[in-house]
Amino acid sequence: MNTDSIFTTDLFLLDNPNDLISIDKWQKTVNLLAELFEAPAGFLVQYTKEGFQVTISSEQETNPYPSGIVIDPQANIFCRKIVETGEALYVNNAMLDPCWDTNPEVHNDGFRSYLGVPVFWPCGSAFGTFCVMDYQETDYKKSYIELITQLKELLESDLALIGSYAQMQQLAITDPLCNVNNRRGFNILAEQRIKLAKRTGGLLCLLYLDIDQFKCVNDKFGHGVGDAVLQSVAQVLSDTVREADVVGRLGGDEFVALIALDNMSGLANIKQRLTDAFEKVQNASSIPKVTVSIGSTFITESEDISDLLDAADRDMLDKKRGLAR
Ligand SMILES: Nc1nc2c(ncn2[C@@H]2O[C@H](COP(=O)(O)OP(=O)(O)OP(=O)(O)O)[C@@H](O)[C@H]2O)c(=O)[nH]1
Repeated sequence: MNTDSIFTTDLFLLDNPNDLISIDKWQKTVNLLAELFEAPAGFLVQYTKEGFQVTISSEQETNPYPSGIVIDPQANIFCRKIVETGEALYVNNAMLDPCWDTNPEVHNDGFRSYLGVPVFWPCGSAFGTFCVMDYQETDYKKSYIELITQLKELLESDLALIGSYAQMQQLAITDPLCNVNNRRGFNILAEQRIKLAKRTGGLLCLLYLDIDQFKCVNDKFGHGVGDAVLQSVAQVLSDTVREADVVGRLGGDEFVALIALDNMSGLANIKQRLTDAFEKVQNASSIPKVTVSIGSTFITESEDISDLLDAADRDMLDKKRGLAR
């Protein structure tokens, strides 16, 4: 599973704190780094499109950059080089290399030496850097690079924890066969969407879909083919509604979608689009042809999600009986 899609790596952690991260522990690690290197400044820096944010800054009077400051993403700072290359960087005397002529850390703040290593999110994308800076030229031994690498692995293990937790949360709300929300996930997301629509006055409609005579598909072609039919229904439903709409599989051959509509007459249109899309996909593939009964209900102020599901289910059953007649 791609953790990139599960948790956000493009927002600053300081602005979006995560309960799994102990900033206190990270602070101690950065302080320890500066102490072990006898350096006047040590940092954990996060990179996003917005720039480089000092997430943690060693607590020393000699350190000019406090936690929270954001440096322009285009600035020619040492950390930028690490994010661009994905590799450790050791500059023992920046005055000797013209590539740092425009580095504000060197020319505005007087730093001469930098040692930093890349820090990665569990998905492999760059979180940022873990680094020390010194106002004097340095001559760090190889073992120092091993030391900073060991310390940054402590930070990465916390980032991995965020990844595993997000992955577990995702698994708990996802239907493994059809890769859409399961009942729990659908209810959580639908409730959020309904609350939002009540505040903004948007029109929402709940669709309830049930495959007709699905048992016969299993009986005639086997469960593997039945599974493929379920997957294709989930795919068509997800592809037909908007990305912001919520799709779920309640279980068996029952699917739901909470969709935003511009007006009530849009409902007939979306049902027709769904019916056409199911037919088109089935004509183009080798899976058995099935029809789908679609019930619906508009969202009203008073009802909760289980009442709404009941109402849409009843409407679907009415449609199915009409179909049987
Ligand atoms: N292949 C497959 N079948 C499933 C799965 N979950 C439930 N089913 C089957 O889906 C069928 C649903 O049958 P019913 O609820 O009787 O519905 P139906 O045959 O579609 O009949 P109507 O709803 O009246 O049209 C049952 O045979 C279940 O065994 C699954 O994950 N995979």
